[in-house]
Amino acid sequence: MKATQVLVLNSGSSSLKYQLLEMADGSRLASGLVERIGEQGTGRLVHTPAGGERRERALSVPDHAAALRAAGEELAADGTGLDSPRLAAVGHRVVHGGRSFTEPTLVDDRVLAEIERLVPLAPLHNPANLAGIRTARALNPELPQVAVFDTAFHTTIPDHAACYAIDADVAAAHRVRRYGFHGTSHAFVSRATAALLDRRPEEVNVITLHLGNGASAAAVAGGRCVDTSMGLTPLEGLVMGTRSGDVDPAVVFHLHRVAGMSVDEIDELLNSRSGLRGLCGDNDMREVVRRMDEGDGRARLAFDVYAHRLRSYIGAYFAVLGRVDAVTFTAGVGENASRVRTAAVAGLDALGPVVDERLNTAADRGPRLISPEYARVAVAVVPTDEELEIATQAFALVNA
Ligand SMILES: Nc1ncnc2c1ncn2[C@@H]1O[C@H](COP(=O)(O)OP(=O)(O)O)[C@@H](O)[C@H]1O
Ligand SMILES: CC(=O)OP(=O)(O)O
Ligand SMILES: [Mg+2]
Repeated sequence: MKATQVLVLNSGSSSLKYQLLEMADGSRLASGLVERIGEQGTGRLVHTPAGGERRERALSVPDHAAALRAAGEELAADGTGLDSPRLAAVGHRVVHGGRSFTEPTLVDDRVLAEIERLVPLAPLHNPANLAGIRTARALNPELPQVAVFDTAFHTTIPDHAACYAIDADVAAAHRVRRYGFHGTSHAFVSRATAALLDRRPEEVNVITLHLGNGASAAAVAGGRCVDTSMGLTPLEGLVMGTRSGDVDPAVVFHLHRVAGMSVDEIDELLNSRSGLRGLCGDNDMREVVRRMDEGDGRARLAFDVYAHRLRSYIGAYFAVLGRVDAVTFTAGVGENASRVRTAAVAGLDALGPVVDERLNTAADRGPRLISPEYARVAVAVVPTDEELEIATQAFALVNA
């Protein structure tokens, strides 16, 4: 039997998303989500086999290993467990690959050690990714495990955009530079935008806006990334659900010296109690918009800060790219929140992007243009599919 299936694991800080894909036709055989990993007894698993009944159950998931074992049981119940002879590989999303990994990589002990070494640069993400790889390996040691890095697509960013203006020796000694994240999504979405415009990726310049829990913008010139808003870690740039994005670095010194907060406390503040949640108490954009519409001033301010930052980055990337063919929205907020899209390009008419509100608020789901015919710069919504992209890259590698 030819092995043509790939299981993709996307381990986030507190969740595990997985998909089983049939690479012969790109179809989805199963998908699932384990949520609230590490939280006391409130875990939840949702598993959906293609064409089958969605199964949901509460369970205790102390860590990522337990989450993957539970997912493995669900897959096994459908006859597609990790020991299935049809499985060609497991593809893992790994958030931080530093400068070591620019391509999808077959995991061995050396690769694991390098991902481990990068943990201090992505403390919320790399440990979860490592746990996923180690558990999958333990469940089936024979199966190739392929790591696909969020940072890989950004390795083409030129030094003038990747270097921070700090002491060059200190930066080099401690590998301080812009790495960028969500690369798999920016790559997928910028290519899909070219297709939507009926052009080849090499011909178009696109600003991609990945707005999920984490959020980042990228400037993509002819298929190559030339700038992005996340930096050394996934904390820099846009306002996110719980992360601050850009702040004056002196905020850290100030909170340490004047408010007496420790570095760890400030880290937790900026990563987990900031962004939309910090500004108004809610990190879910649906709640923010709902409250704003009820006249809640804090929610209004949170939305406005979010939109203002987004607009600033779009404007900056017009300057970086020179010529822009499209501005593309993706991920949970970008794909669903029409209000965010409207606010993000409001007032940018002089630069070219315009939103047609009828198209923007239509109930369509697939890749689509939401700008009027006459717009000099297209505005697009493209659902991201990091899992399909990871599976495609992993399958290509094991068949090479
Ligand atoms: N209909 C919607 N309107 C506004 N925001 C939405 C909607 N659906 C989802 N979201 C937002 O999308 C976010 C999750 O995006 P997603 O891309 O799934 O995140 P991640 O992959 O980073 O976990 C949620 O926090 C929520 O704020
Ligand atoms: C890198 C990053 O921020 O990822 P996520 O959006 O999945 O948290
Ligand atoms: Mg995501």
